[in-house]
Amino acid sequence: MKQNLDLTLYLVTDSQMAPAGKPLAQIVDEAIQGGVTIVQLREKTAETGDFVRTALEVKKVTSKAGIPLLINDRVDVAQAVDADGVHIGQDDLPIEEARRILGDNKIIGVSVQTAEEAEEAIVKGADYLGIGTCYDTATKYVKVGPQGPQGVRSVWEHALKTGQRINRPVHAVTIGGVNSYNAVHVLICTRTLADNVSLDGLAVVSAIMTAESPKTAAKLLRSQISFALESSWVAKQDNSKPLGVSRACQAIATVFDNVKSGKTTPLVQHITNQVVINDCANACLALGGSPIMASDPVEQHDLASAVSSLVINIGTVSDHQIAGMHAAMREARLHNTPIVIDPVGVGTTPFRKQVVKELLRDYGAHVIKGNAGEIAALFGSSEMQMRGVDAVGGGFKDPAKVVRELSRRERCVVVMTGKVDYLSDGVSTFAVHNGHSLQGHITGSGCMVGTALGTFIHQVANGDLLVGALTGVVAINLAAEAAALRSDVKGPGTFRAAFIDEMYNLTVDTLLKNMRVERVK
Ligand SMILES: Cc1ncc(COP(=O)(O)OP(=O)(O)O)c(N)n1
Ligand SMILES: Cc1ncsc1CCOP(=O)(O)O
Repeated sequence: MKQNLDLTLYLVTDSQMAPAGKPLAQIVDEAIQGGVTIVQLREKTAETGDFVRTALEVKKVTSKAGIPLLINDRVDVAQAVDADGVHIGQDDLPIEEARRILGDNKIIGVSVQTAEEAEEAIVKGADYLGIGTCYDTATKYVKVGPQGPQGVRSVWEHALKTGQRINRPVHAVTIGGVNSYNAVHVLICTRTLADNVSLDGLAVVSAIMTAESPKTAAKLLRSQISFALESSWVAKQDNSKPLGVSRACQAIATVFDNVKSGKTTPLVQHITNQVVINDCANACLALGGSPIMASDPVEQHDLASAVSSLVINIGTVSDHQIAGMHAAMREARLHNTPIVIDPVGVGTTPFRKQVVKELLRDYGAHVIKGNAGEIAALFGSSEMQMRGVDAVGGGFKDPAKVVRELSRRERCVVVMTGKVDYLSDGVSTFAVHNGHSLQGHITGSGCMVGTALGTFIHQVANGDLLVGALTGVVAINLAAEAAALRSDVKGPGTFRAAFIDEMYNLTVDTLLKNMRVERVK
């Protein structure tokens, strides 16, 4: 990497966003104090003379801080002020020409949207790539819609392969709609599984330029970026040590005991459906959690710092609930609160599919839980279908592979419920053989699994999400087994009440004795 080229937090300026009377150089100065590591002066409408004058003012600030100043598009302006380099787009001066004019010591960054553009830019000697756009942005008109973090990831993976092929280091940021709410998701989702390589950082315009305090905004972004770059608890990498059964069982017992014994009482926020809301609240209480059902967008900000985990269930989703889900998930990401998504009936209508697609694209999840039909719809498989909220079909040929692959794609734990439940974090995959057929005869038994996941995963916020998810699945299934055995249970109605009782009565000893957890390939 060129000396001084630290792309961790990349500020691209837009003086039209600056508050009236506040000089651009002052904004840049404050942003650098907050942790910006590189600045690009982007003045799309300025006359050359004004551009040069502004560049000289900003350069005083960046030089004092010892960070690079790049100029957007205009190689002549970069030369005039002896900037550290330029950032050029696909329609600007060709890279070779910019390099010929500026020489080898200057930084040249190039915007790319596709794998082919990335490959070309690297081969032609770009020092870094600006991959995007990641999300919709009001800052710039873009011809092609946003790629989302998964689209950015595929360009990044190709860029890294190109670098390996020609033995050249590759550096990149992503840009477009990036802010402190989605920074962690973007960085975790774009990290490669094979080599564990993250983007170098994030580039933002409005997240800093429009902030009341550019310093505070930059500081928050920096802390989110550091969290994402340092955290290994969400997306398991290929070289992560797989979890063995005996270690998993011990860990499940510990997580369960911590909640059941009251050592910790997670506050589990639900935005869930009208059918199961009461059962889920009772299940949460019975398992040792504290439920709060809160879906209005207005209260999400105030709730967020107290919440231990967030369960999003789209069973009876409406426009108002969607707004609440977006607000809650934004806040959850900011607070690094684990999110469970239960995509109820996602295969049934295009509307539900779109709702889930947008939530996963914008914020991702820590755990996705669904029945086989829902998992098939998310995975894009026709092996299973949906009728309403139920799965229809003969089952997956290789269910373990489906959950593992979906986990790897979405960078989260995937839980698929059924007669046998399958769980994967992309590296370790487990089958849980507990449960009872009566679970299939009451409404909301799957939603209560979502509740149980929310109740136990907060425990492992810095550890193993898969263990938290396994704990929830095992606890629910053992409660169902115990309830079904009771002499007072005569059918679904009595089972429903007994089910909650047995969640309440479940002990760690019963759990250790009766759980049937198998590691699968
Ligand atoms: C870091 C970074 N990445 C991408 C861009 C976009 O550049 P470009 O495609 O040239 O578009 P304009 O910025 O010129 O509108 C960027 N500026 N910075
Ligand atoms: C310059 C640029 N290039 C691609 S998107 C974009 C603007 C990003 O702005 P914001 O961070 O405000 O979404």
